[in-house]
Amino acid sequence: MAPYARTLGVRFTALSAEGVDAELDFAPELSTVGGGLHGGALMGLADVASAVCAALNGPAGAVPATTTSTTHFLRPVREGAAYAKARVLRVGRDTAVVECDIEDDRRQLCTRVTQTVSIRVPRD
Ligand SMILES: CC(C)(COP(=O)(O)OP(=O)(O)OC[C@H]1O[C@@H](n2cnc3c(N)ncnc32)[C@H](O)[C@@H]1OP(=O)(O)O)[C@@H](O)C(=O)NCCC(=O)NCCSC(=O)Cc1ccccc1
Repeated sequence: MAPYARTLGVRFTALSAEGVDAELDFAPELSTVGGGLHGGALMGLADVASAVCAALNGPAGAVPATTTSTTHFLRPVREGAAYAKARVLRVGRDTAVVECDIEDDRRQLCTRVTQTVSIRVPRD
């Protein structure tokens, strides 16, 4: 797991090439002025899930590196946890395009993120 993911408090609940599920508990320290989870925390959760999903669809030893990210914050996550589901839309030779939806405790769609992730094997 990336050190950032551990620091943020992300938990993985499903890990396969078909999809990666991950969770982040609501915490006041991760919230913004309106009381919901900060956008950076939600984007961090989505990126962690999407990057792992991309890597699982890449060649053996591929290291993910996000190159573009588009986020729609549709409603705030104010309590409980944020539940991320990352799914690959397309895998190419060097990149994967991944969509990640984040829901709240009531299973309402709160955030949708689409990312392009490089999945290259490091040169040595
Ligand atoms: C309020 C609005 C922006 C627009 O809403 P509309 O399109 O007009 O739609 P609608 O009116 O139907 O409301 C839908 C839902 O919105 C909520 N809600 C609405 N009004 C209020 C209100 N007065 N007060 C409180 N909540 C209100 C409510 O849940 C409602 O659902 P409900 O009616 O209860 O079923 C909404 O889309 C939203 O809150 N999005 C999430 C924004 C968010 O969390 N951003 C991340 C944090 S920012 C950040 O960290 C920056 C950053 C970013 C990136 C990196 C670094 C930093």
